[in-house]
Amino acid sequence: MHINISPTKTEVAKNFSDYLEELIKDNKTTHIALSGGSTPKVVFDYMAEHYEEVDWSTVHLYWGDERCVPPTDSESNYKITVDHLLSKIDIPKDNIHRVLGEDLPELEAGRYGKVLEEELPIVDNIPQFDLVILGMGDDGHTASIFPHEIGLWDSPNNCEVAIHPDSGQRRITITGKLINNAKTVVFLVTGSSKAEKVRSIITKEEGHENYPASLVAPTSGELIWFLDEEAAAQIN
Ligand SMILES: O=C1O[C@H](COP(=O)(O)O)[C@@H](O)[C@H](O)[C@H]1O
Repeated sequence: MHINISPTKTEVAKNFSDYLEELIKDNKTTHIALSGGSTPKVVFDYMAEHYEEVDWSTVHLYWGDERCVPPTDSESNYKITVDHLLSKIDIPKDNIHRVLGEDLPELEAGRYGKVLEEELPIVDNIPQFDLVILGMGDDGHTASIFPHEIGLWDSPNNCEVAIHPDSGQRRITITGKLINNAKTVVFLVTGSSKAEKVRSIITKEEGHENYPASLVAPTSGELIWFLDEEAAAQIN
């Protein structure tokens, strides 16, 4: 596990963007699962502004989780990506593999799971992302696997339907087997509200295994935490 701590959220965006640029610059097809949440927005803005010359033609984008809403809804993780990145870069439409949040959740979870099987290389019988980008909620959830449904992590399916514990909003999420089969998993976590869970998970405190984010442990890949100083405040 690597931990990369930056002074501010903007510097997290810069450091992660530099990392991503290195990953995609060799022109090999690169399959990346994106997340929603507050930190990716800043990363997308940074990339759109500073990485105009990146060749996106070999990059394929997917979503690790999506809210079950239309793609024009402000809650949609896809819409956030369009507004902050996709509308500003030159990437072929065929490289964008969105979750159809507007469709029937159970059917869409099955359909998207098949898309992943068709598009990604299969390694150890599981589709393999080059990179899975994750956030972590204040409650320790990651992708859309929340503590009250932590059992979804071990699902035999590629994707599941999840329910937000407070709003009841339905979500589609990839499951633990896909996350841990990735070549690299990156957590982008910023802000003081995350500090306690970051400490608990990284230092493996008692009870840490109750947080879905603590189950992220790539089988043969790499795990990198990109944190700002606020999120990392309790691990120093
Ligand atoms: O609901 C979600 O939240 C998590 C964490 O987001 P943050 O705003 O607390 O950083 C995110 O990873 C996930 O993709 C999103 O759907």
